[in-house]
Amino acid sequence: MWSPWQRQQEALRAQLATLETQKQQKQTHAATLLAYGQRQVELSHKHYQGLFNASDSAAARLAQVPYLTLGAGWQGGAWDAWQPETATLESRLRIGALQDARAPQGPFSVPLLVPFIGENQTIVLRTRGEEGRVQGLELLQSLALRTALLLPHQASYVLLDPAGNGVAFLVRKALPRVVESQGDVRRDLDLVERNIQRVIETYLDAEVRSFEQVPESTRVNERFEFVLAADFPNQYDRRAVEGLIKVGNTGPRAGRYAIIHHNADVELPRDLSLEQLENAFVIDLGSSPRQGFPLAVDCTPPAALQQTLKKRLDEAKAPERDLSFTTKVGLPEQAWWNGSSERLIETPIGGYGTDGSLEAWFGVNRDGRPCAHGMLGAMTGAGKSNLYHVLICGLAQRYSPDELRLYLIDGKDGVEFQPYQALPHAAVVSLRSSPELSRSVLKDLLNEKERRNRLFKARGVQDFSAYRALGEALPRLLLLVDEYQELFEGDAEGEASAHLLQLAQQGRSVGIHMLIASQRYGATGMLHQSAVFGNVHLRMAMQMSRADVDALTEFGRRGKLLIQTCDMPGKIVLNDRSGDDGDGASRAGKVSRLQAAERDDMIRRLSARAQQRGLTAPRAVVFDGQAQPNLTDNPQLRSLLASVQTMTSEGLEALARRAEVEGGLGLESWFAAEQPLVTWLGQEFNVRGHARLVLRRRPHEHAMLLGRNNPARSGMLAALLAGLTVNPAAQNATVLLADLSLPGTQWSGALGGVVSTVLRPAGLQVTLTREAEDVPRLVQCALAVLEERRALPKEARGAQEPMFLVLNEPHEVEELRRVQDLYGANDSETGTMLRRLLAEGAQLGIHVVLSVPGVAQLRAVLDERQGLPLIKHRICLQVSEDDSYALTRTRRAARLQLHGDTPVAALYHDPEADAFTRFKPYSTDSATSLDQQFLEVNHLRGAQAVGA
Ligand SMILES: Nc1ncnc2c1ncn2[C@@H]1O[C@H](COP(=O)(O)OP(=O)(O)OP(=O)(O)O)[C@@H](O)[C@H]1O
Repeated sequence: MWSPWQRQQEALRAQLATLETQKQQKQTHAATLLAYGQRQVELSHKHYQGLFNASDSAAARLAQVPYLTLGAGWQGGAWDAWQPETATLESRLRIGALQDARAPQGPFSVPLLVPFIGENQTIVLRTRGEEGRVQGLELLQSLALRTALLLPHQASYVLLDPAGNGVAFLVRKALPRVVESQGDVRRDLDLVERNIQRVIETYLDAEVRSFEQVPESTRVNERFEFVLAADFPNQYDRRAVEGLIKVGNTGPRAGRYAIIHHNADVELPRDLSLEQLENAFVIDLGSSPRQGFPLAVDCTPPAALQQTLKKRLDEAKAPERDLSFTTKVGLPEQAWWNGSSERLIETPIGGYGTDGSLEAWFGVNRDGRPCAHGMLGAMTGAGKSNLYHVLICGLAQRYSPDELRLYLIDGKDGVEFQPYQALPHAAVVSLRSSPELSRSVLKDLLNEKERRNRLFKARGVQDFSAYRALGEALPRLLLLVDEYQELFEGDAEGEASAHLLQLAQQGRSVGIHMLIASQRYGATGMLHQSAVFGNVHLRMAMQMSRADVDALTEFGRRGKLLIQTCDMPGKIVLNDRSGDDGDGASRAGKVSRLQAAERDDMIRRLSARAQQRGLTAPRAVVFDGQAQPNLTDNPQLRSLLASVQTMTSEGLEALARRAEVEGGLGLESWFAAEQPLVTWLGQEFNVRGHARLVLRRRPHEHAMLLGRNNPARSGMLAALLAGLTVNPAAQNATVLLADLSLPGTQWSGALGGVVSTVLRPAGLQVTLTREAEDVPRLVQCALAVLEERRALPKEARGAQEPMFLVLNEPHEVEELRRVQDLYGANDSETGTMLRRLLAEGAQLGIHVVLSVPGVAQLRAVLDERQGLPLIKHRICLQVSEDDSYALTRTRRAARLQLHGDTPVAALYHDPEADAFTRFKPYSTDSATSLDQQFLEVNHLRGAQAVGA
């Protein structure tokens, strides 16, 4: 019976409570307003007092920070001393000053301020008449510059002026970052709307309700954006007006503010009104004086001041969010190498939003989604190199070299990957790579793919993960190609495209992944582009040119809009779903920053770790397209040096006949019984190949080095001798060496160096002379050995140690020179002996090596028709056409430097395969001095000797 009364009572109570809450809210609000008003009074009071009472200097002080940005006009020199560091985020913006002409000490003024950051208001400057319009446009520009000064490195601009085609914004040049117009107001506003949506989605939530509340350390990666509309609504079509109202209503929360110059003389399209702006602060510039004070509206600052301020803005250091490698990507050392690459390799590379992590990965993820390959588009200066470093170091910390190996290929001008020569994960590091060389790496990986498929087949499995699941060891391979478009240069046969396609389609299943990078996605001359990109699941884009973004088909519309927001180094859009345009598929964020010193230190620590753990992964193949190679970078030589103390002739035979990809020498015709000796001359123009020389106990197995490039010829000869020491059969060899190169030259020490640092310490018997008159004795000595060996029974001959007679510049030896008589030239006495050695020595293990500048010098000691054919191995540097023909029966050796002087190239004719090999010879001009290299060769042997 009582219940209806009770219910009514309860309802009334609830109503009372609501009213009470409202009352309290209103009181709080009123208190805030009162406090605000009091503060304003206080400020104005101080300001007035200063102006009335103070001397000039006190007035000047008043005009300083923090009053400066808030209140100072452009005139009067107040801005001359302005520095960006003093700028603070302010909630008021000056539009002019209220002036009082009645003041006793002459006219004074009080700045008129309008709401700004944090007030979430759109500013509308309303004008009438032509004079008013001009005034409004001046003020609009003044506001543009003011916002830039209040927010150094944090402001960007969208300038709308459809009626004047941009002429309203003469201040444009002084603004730090103006978003390029798309030529259509509606489209420009579309982009702003996308950004509003992105910022809201990325940064705002129940706690952080407005962009300026985002912590500054996060916000520095973004910018405030000011949409300045001139002469609105003149020539703004209906959709543009709607767009602007929408931006005005939704933008401020996302740090996107509209400042509209409203020309009230022009009518808005029907049904549209600025009343639809929900939070506009409208100021009528032509209205009557406020509280009796007329308003003097600010004009655009003078050009000179604009320039000065812009310069200071540009020079100011940008604040940086702490997205350091250590915090975002790096792992503590005890957590290194815990990752297994069985299913995938992955690493964070940076962050997005407030605390999201951007991940790059290859393989198959936990959802069973594949990511075979990656692509990066980035213009110069966008932060591409830094991204490589973060990615490489991030992966190298997570996976041991047994889990992951890297192939790093720089473009023609690139040396970005240089520091990774020492990284234990590096399989190939190629700097300044020619297109030909880069293509050879693709080929190399295809061979590796075949090899892996054979391994899988042998174990009855289909792919990498299944093979690894059997407990087998096999690393994933990641190929990074910078400037990948160069692959297609001069590739008439389409080899690069074909290789790339095969790797793209079949690489993942064998654990081979690629990350290719360029300024833009597509490449001229590339075939099967869509088939290749169909397998590129990880798509990344940093700052790119407008035209390149427009041309992108690898991202959808939303992705492309995000890419347009990449406006400073390190900003990136990452999509690991083949460019899918769905919600959240493309993420805009920033790559962590890895400083060079930190990176180099990390490489050192990773390398030390590999050594400590005794990891035996072969050393990286290093190739520098422009430099001469280092002997010590030759992995074949290194691995043989490492085992020379324990190696037998039979062991070497097995190793020599094994395929190169299996760590052998790939010399199928190696028979220990022939006592072959291997050595090296340089590096081929591909990452694997090393120009080798094999001397066997067969007729005419002698060598001749020929060419005017003395550093290369001497370096090659010295390296050839050093390389011989890896042969077990050469451990007790005799070397008779006459070095008649000009003393004091930069290359003249090469042979002396190899003798003292490598040959003698390795136990070889060396006789070295620099005197021409000693040469006949050396030749006699060799001939005496020849006679001795000839006298031995055939079976005993094989056991004789090898002997090398090495003559550098033999034409300098008078006794060797051929003698002219009435009937022509004849061999000298010593020359005759030399010819016998050439004819009969090699079968008995006596090999002659001659080194001369040209064929003329050779002819001085040897008869071209009878002597020359006795030398089988001919190695030429660039020579004349005649010399080339005389030595190779082709013009090849005259065309070695057709593309320039560097790198120095050489040609070797392999008599076994009847093939020509073009290669880069070792030289005294290499990056690491030869002396240094010889010390390392010695050390490599010595280190092993101790361990053995
Ligand atoms: N993630 C990042 N965070 C902050 N600053 C960065 C970032 N990445 C790059 N930078 C800055 O940009 C500069 C250029 O970066 P980087 O050398 O990586 O660019 P790049 O695209 O490789 O340029 P280039 O093609 O000219 O070599 C760097 O010196 C650095 O100051």
